Amino acid sequence: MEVCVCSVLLVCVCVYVTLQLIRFITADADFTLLWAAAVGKSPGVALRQKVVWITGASSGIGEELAYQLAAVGARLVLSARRENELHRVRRKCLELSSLEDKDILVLPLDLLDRSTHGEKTDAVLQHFGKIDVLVNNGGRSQRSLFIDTDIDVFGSLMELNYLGTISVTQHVLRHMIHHGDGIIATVSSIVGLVGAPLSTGYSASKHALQGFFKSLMTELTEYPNITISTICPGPVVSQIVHNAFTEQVDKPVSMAGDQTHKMSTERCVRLILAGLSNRVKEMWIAQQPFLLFFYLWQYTPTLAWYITNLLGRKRVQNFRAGLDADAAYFTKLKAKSS
Ligand SMILES: NC(=O)c1ccc[n+]([C@@H]2O[C@H](COP(=O)([O-])OP(=O)(O)OC[C@H]3O[C@@H](n4cnc5c(N)ncnc54)[C@H](O)[C@@H]3O)[C@@H](O)[C@H]2O)c1
Repeated sequence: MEVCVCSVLLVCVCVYVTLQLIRFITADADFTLLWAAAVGKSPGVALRQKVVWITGASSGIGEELAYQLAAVGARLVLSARRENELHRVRRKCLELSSLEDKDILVLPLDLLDRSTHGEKTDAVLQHFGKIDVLVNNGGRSQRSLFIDTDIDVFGSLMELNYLGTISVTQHVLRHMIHHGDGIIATVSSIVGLVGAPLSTGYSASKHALQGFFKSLMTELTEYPNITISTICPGPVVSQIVHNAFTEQVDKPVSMAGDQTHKMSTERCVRLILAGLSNRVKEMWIAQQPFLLFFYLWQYTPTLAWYITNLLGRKRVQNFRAGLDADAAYFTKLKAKSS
């Protein structure tokens, strides 16, 4: 009888451990965010009628954010440089939702033109009277080896990803402090937390954002209803590689490569909405094995270094050979692409 009970208990423990293992292996976000997505407030309740300002809303993650936020009834400010693209996004938002014309403001904005950020913020306030959520999403990546890259590229990455972002943040935060409420969410990256080859300048700009927003959070403890949130995605389908900086400021990427192995934009944004709805302060969003990297870096940095070096070497070699460096992490390459 005793042996029988022990066997049943052992089987239960094994099943439990296996289920948890499967859950971890298939997870695509940190546990706090998955918990918020499973049992937290739904975006339809938390974000409905909120005024959400999205920078970089003309493509990729920002564009999908606009569609999903419109679908849950949030009022939107769509910003990026290309006005015609923003109007295209706006039209689709109106098709997908019951929002009216006045609920979506197209506001062209160049993150590099910091002298305009004050008047742009005033324009939003004039139209909606408030800003509930700012999503700092606009930015560009990098595909080049440090040794071959003009120092100007590093300046451009910091100007855009870091200074452009904190400039808009400062104007919006003044308004939120006045009202004592709001969310400022910034799309950082997995490389805001760890390093990756071909992205030294990009990673530095995202690390700068991480340091900045973590410190800013500590300055705002008197305002418990203002949430500062950083979003750290792994690879996600978008135009990011196509738009990346290379060795020179104006040199385009020669080959954007295959995007199909990346997380879908739709899933990434669904998780972001769950995080915003529940005011999650840091969101890790990535398919495996990238998510596992987050945890390894957090708990076993020596092991993380070992794996990063192995993969990094392969990535650099593939890049030098003119191959698709992103897909080359885990897929077998057939031939050199043009
Ligand atoms: N796609 C990924 O794999 C990935 C992973 C981690 C983090 N991110 C981050 O997500 C954010 C969105 O990127 P994405 O992947 O959707 O790429 P994307 O290239 O499709 O979109 C970038 C957006 O930023 C805008 N932008 C670029 N320069 C600008 C400027 N000077 N002023 C205003 N807007 C500007 C673009 O017009 C576009 O709307 C970026 O901050 C990026 O660093 C992306």
